[in-house]
Amino acid sequence: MNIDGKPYRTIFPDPDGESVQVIDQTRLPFAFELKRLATLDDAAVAIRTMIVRGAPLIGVTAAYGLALAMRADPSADGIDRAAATLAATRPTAINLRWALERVAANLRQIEPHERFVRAFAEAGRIAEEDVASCRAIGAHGSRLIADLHRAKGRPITVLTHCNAGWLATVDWGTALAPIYAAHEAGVPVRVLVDETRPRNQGAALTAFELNGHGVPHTVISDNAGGHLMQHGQVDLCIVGSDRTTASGDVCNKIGTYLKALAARDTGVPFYAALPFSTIDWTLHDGVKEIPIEERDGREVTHLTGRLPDGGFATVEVVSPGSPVANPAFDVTPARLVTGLITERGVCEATPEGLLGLYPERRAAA
Ligand SMILES: CSC[C@@H](O)[C@@H](O)C(=O)COP(=O)(O)O
Repeated sequence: MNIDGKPYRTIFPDPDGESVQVIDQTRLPFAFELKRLATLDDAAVAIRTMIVRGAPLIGVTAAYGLALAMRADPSADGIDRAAATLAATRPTAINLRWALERVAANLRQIEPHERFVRAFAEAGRIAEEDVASCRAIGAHGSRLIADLHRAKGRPITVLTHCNAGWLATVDWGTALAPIYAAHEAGVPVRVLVDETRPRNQGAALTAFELNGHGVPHTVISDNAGGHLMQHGQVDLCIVGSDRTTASGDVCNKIGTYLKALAARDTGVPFYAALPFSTIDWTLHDGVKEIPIEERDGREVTHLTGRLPDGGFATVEVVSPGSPVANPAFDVTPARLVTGLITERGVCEATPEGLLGLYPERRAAA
């Protein structure tokens, strides 16, 4: 997607052919900076510190990280050690493990001296597939928005949580892809953007993206969504997913579950948009089984922002000494999800719904 009229992806090979460039998302929306990742450590740090974030993008970054590790140590132990280091960076998004397993399985079949080139190419293929998946999610999801527009005869308001836009993927996004596709097709659509405390991915990243593409939007505090739904100001919710169980439970940024509850109470359709790489076919009960990342309490106690003089400052906002907790994700049970928007189409959030779109999984199920 575009930044100042120039098309970018969130991650792309450096012209040197031996490293990758990423957009440093810790600097957005106030500064646009690229960062070069040349080693396993660079990739692990980028994922852990959220220079890159969003389930599909951390999967692709991990794949490139494993490739970069092969330059230093292409042995079988090297594969295992690098995969373990990368897998430990963030526990919730399944794309990370999925991408590492795919690249590692590929590497084990070839000689060590071939491993860097093969892994780098495989990471590139994963990135291309992600772009294609997100584009298809956009096409399928935009039909939902267009149908609602036809039925209601007025512009459609979509509420979204966190950032599941192109910055969370390689391009296009998941939850925002249908909005971009509808906007480009001339369907009048506006977005209510949850700020998404504690890290403010909505206020900082989703708003930045939508600004860049001229999509009308309004940033709201995290607590406003339920009220706006009660007053008929939300037509549809679309969120992303970091891990989706085989039964259709959706794990996404903390606070998503509360939006789904409010949506159910007020009759607002609630969709999750996700590529196949986000589905964990081994899990059936998201609340019990999905590991939830617990992040540093400092994200709750402190806020960083821009000062009037253009400088940056971090300020404390919690009564000093109070204990804090910072679970980063929650699970929305399938019963609260109207449907799943995938690259293969839209399905019910049920085992049958998912298997209908992915019949090749029937044997394993
Ligand atoms: C397309 S992305 C889906 C999710 O990864 C997204 O909604 C989200 O929760 C991102 O969390 P983050 O902690 O910023 O990586």
